Amino acid sequence: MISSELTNKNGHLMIGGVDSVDLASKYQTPLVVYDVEEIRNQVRLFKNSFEKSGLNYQISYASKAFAAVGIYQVLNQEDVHTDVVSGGELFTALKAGFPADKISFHGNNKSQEELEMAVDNHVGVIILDNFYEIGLLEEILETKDAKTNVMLRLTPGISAHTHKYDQTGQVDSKFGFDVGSGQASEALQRVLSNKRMNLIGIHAHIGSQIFGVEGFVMLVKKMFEIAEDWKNKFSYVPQVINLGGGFGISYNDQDEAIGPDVFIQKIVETVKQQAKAKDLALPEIWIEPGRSIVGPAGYSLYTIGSRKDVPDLTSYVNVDGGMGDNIRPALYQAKYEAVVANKMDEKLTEDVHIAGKYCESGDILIDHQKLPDTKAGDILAILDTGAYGYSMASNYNRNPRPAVVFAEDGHDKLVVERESYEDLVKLDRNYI
Ligand SMILES: Cc1ncc(COP(=O)(O)O)c(C=O)c1O
Ligand SMILES: N[C@@H](CCCC[NH3+])C(=O)O
Repeated sequence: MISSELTNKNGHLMIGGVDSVDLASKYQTPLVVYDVEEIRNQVRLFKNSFEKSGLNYQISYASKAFAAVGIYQVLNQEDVHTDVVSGGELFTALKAGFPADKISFHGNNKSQEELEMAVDNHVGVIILDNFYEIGLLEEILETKDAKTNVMLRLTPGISAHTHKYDQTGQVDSKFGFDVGSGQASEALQRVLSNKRMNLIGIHAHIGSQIFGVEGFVMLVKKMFEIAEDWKNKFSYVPQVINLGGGFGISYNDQDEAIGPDVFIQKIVETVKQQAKAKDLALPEIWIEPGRSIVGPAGYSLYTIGSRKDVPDLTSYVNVDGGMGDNIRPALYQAKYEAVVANKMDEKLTEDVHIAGKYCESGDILIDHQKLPDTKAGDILAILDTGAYGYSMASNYNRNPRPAVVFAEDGHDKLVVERESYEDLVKLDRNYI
């Protein structure tokens, strides 16, 4: 939701102290704008909650939510870690000057090249996902006469209450070593027997856009159950327990998100109880928030163009972007809210569909949105699009991807250029 202090005297939406209508005119639309202070504030909220607890912790930003040189630089300034899930994300983070030893490398099918890149660049930790990967890494380390930190990603058998595509912790998942069947302890023994791998801890991620603390409480209990079992059977005690990300945010007034502090308080409380009950030393707790760091800080600005009124039924207000820059409504039935950035003070007079420009009936960005009277040329701002919007963008219909701008303290800076038509054909080669 938009608070009134985000509207200036001209009735325009302000982002990071900058008039969004000016941004739309300066950089054109569609445009993704981040309020950088809001990103910093979210990181600090997570940090402060941990600081109060006295636990050792680490926040590792899940950069799949939004990966670009600029965001890695901001997060490095905020002194957190980051996780990457591909050679491309790793390359971008390194290019941004992000310290390699603060990078965790995830993925259920990392290639040989990606693992070599991780080893050559001395990333902080490789999070092992399956036996094939253990084999690949064993060979790479042997060939390169190298060593690396690793963690084991476990599938704890916990289903988060969220969209099916956003669940990752259930037994039937493509990620991680299954705990119940003994796969996880087999992986543990294999890694412990390899002198080139330093197993710093265990990891699990139960899903994304989670609203309740119960899943995390169950996860902490499960991780301590595993730790106790492994201490007894294999004399192994994890120094780090990584609980993944998934902290939900509010996209609309039906979403009841709880703040980072509530999640962290409950996690910390359960960790302390469990460590005491199981007589285990307090581990370092790592989390991997993605959406909650960048989601609320992002705005998608579009220019309103054509309109279709279906007599006695409904109206479509069409914008100059759509599923190519935000696939989430089409893919997950995600529900966003929008405002007209140049008419913030005007009365809402109608309820319309906000449609994109892509050649798909499913390219509807918002199913029902109350708007003031609009005309072509007005600037529509969809709120909270900072996570998994630009990062999942495509060139469908050969539409160039939008530019990305950071706004902070009344200043704006272009951090990702708009793709040009030339960019679109840059990789094409003649056949004839
Ligand atoms: C391993 C892992 N960590 C962290 C995240 C980030 O999740 P979110 O953006 O919901 O915080 C994901 C994505 O779901 C993930 O797969
Ligand atoms: N892309 C998903 C979340 C990422 C899941 C990553 N494991 C979304 O937009 O909700």
